[in-house]
Amino acid sequence: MNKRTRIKICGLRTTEHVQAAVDAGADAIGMVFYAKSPRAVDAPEAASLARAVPPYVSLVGLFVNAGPEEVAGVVRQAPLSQLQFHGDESPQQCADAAAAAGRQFTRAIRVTPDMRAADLLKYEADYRAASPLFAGLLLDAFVDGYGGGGKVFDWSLIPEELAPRVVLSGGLNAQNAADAIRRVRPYAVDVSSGVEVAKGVKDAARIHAFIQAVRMADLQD
Ligand SMILES: O=C(O)c1ccccc1NCC(=O)[C@H](O)[C@H](O)COP(=O)(O)O
Repeated sequence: MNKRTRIKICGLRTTEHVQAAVDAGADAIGMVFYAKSPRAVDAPEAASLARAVPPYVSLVGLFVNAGPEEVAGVVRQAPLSQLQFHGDESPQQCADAAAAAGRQFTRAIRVTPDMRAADLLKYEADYRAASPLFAGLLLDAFVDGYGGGGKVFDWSLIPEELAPRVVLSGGLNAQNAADAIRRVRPYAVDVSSGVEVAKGVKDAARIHAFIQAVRMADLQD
């Protein structure tokens, strides 16, 4: 049976692009609640964008070093299905923010060249031990500014046993998605820069092409 790699399109901030991602078949939409990001949205904007998100498509909120009150405050205003922590949060800080918001969370790990398979497995074990709301790791490349940098990391660092549970991100696009899926076999892929025409500016055709590339790769599996 063919595998179905889940797809998250991240950093959306217009209804047109949320609609494009949904129409193309995205499983999840990501919105960035980090004021320093060129992709930032606030809670009222997210609530408005969420009207274009139909049932069974997840809406994921990204946070960088936000406390429990801030995260819970966003969740009270915008219908986030899941959280994604991208800053320097410890396992306990993620656990506390997720508990305050009452949502599952994904922990983004920015992979550096010196990390080893054992480090990634330990991250997973530590976050899992800290909270029943931990849903899994998202692996991204290390970049200044915490994320959304469009940079690929060395996929061979991902342990084979972890791959079926991870969200792979960092520099993915329609051109390298099939290679990433064939080599890593992740649970899901996540893209932001690779579906943009300029930093923070999404493009409907690129969103469509990325999702098509993932679906084609799944068929060839
Ligand atoms: O997108 C941002 O500007 C951002 C800022 C701070 C933390 C995380 C941020 N984005 C994370 C993502 O969009 C994705 O999870 C992932 O890193 C995608 O990265 P890429 O496709 O390489 O742009």
